[in-house]
Amino acid sequence: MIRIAKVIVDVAAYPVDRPFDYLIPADWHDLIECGCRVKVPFGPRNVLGFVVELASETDVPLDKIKPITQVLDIEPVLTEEMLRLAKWLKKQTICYEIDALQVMLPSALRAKYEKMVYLQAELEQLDPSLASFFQKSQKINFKQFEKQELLKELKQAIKKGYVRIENEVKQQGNIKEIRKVQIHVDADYIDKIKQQLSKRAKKQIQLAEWMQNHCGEIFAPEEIYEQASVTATVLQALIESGAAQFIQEEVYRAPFTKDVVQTMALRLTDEQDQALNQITAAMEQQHNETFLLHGVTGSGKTEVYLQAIQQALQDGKEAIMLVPEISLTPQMTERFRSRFGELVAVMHSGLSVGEKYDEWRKIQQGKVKVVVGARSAIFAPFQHIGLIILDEEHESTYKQEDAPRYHARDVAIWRSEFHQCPVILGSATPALESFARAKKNVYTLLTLKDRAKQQALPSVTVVDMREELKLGNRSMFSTSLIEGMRERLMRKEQIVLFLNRRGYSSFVLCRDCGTVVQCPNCDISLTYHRYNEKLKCHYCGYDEYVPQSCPQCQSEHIRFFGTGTQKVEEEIYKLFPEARIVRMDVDTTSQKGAHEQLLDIFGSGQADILLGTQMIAKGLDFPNITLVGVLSADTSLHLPDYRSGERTFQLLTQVSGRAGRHDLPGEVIIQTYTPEHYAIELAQEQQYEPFYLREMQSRHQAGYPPYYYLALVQVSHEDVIMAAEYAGRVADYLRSNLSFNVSIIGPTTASISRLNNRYRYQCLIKYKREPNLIDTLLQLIKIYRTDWSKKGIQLIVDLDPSVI
Ligand SMILES: Nc1ncnc2c1ncn2[C@@H]1O[C@H](COP(=O)(O)OP(=O)(O)OP(=O)(O)O)[C@@H](O)[C@H]1O
Ligand SMILES: [Zn+2]
Ligand SMILES: [Zn+2]
Repeated sequence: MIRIAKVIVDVAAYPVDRPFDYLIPADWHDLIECGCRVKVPFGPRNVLGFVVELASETDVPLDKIKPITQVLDIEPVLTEEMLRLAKWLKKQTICYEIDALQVMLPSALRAKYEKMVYLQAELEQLDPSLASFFQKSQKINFKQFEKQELLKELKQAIKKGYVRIENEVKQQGNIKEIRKVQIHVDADYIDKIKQQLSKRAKKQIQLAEWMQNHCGEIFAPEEIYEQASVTATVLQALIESGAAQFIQEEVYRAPFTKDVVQTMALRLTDEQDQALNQITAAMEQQHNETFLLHGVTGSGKTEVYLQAIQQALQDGKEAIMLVPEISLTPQMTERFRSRFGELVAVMHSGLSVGEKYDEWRKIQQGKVKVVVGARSAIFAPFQHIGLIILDEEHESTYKQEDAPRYHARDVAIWRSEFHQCPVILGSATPALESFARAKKNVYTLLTLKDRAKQQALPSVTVVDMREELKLGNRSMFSTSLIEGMRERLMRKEQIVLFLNRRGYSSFVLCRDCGTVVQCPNCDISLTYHRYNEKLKCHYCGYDEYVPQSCPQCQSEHIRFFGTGTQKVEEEIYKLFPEARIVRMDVDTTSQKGAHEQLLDIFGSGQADILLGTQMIAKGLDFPNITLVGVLSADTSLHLPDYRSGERTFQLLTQVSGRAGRHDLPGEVIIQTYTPEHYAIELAQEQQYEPFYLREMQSRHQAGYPPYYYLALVQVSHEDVIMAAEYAGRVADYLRSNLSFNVSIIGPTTASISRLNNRYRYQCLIKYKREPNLIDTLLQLIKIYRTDWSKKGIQLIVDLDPSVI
């Protein structure tokens, strides 16, 4: 009988995206499973591929079909669920299936690594052909077995648990191991050794007796020194005599640096209790219900998550807890670790490749039950998920901006259907789409109207900075903010100052000719970094030293302009020389662990003012903060994003919510040049629903989501004429293939019209119902892949664009 593997190959430029058939050599029949990675010949090369299906027949003539050349995994790295999910992602986001498969794996599995086989049992238990390898060492390179064609035997041994396989990332450090001591399993054997000892070796006899009471157990050497009160030499002597042996035990690199204190479930408020009951009811009925947990800041949403997860664990299930990258503060992860201890894995971009891989493996091997992580943790390889939570569900970081352009919320809902479990979307300021769905009963709305300890929401004042200027105040602080700060400093309470830097950065400007120093590769101004006097492009990474004179007119009146956090810090020192300030921005937090240290300093009361950007807007829960100042509310209002009003409202509400969360009452001062904008007016009221209604109205008028769907097709090329021409072809193609109900805007230049030396044009598609859309886009992509790509065009399709 022939055996065929259908393989998705890693050639993402190929016009057709489908599995290809390969012959499984007879020797590997029992070896290869779905979800394993293999190497297969494709054209002149050998490429990586994923086995997605096994079959016993093929349409390819048998003399043409090529065999698989190499087996990379003899245990699948992807489950059946993941293979299905990849198919769905491919359709949902229009991406190559290979991209969807790769995104689910930790990057360590994509990097260069060495596969090692570890002995897990007694040598005698192994098949003799394998045993010979392990005479000298506990771990052997997989390649050795491959060379000797012993993969079948190896797989048997894995099934029996005699050996295990680990991938060791080459560059990023290997699996960490520590040396431990295992006492011999047989007490009589130890006794025999004891008899042979010299009567004068009292310490050795003492240790041998101790060992007889601990047969087969494993200890760290230090534990033995202590418990048996012997020295290292004594232990060494007994190990040499065979009463015990050294073994290597794997330790996971610990991404946690601090110990935590165990916390218990709090007594819930009535509102929390009601919310929790509905969620646990869905868990009990194994119902894939999606809840929108809408709770004001400080209402105790996190406590609801914790107790719902607890329930999932009690049912023997696992839970995924997603948080936006920026709110993966140590404070947040600590709350989960203090409740669930070692059962928690954490995944975020601050971990090294090796650490991420370790966390992933703990999940895959079932050693942990809860993962707290950013977007990609939605692919955690749990197999019995009982609950999925997205905190701050409105956050834009849940959408990936590279292929596959997926939204974690959609993946969460897909997985909840697969596992028949509920999803909680939580926020104080839900995404408009989510709230609209809750109103239509697509999601179940759960509401927490009050703060958990019944504190009032902080009082919010909006200050018109134009008026301040008229009154002669040219500083970046309004009179009322200065007063508020003075008071807090006197009372030894804490202050948070928030600099809204979305779409805004400090740049270098020539006062004489108005030139702003631009990135040579991108159509965007360079950002000034004071600590190294450099200008940097945040899109392509280009950097240069600040020029001494204007590159256009040679004037020397060229200088840094705009309000960065460093500038604010200096201004505060002028006003309050005694104030102790912690500044948190990209510059001060680039070092590993810096984030945590800075928050520790502030949290422990060693600083009065926490000054920062977006990264301080969320998740912080410090009792002594009584004043929040927003220095510039407007900067996020004028971005080329139809959600800019919504984003501004969300940000202001979030940051305001940091004040007065415990016993002391909170105050918020928002400085703005456009106090009349509804996003700012309504943020002052701190009422979500009026904002929702107002924003829905303007989306309706402008024809934006949730009333219409959007799709974006973007074309780029190094040559501006080529980019424009092919964008024109895209527009023509769409207009002649889509129905009249669809409006196609463009081609227009993209909001950043040149990026990394490529000119960018785009077409925006607005539609309500267009059954033909996906097929049309797929056809367009096929034309691009077969023809346009050869001319240097790059085309991307985004079915849920945010920046337009
Ligand atoms: N039932 C409760 N009893 C007493 N204190 C509670 C209770 N629930 C939550 N808290 C406390 O109230 C504070 C706010 O709760 P939590 O941080 O969970 O709110 P949240 O809704 O997640 O906040 P945000 O969205 O603003 O980050 C925390 O200090 C928390 O320990
Ligand atoms: Zn100039
Ligand atoms: Zn650039």
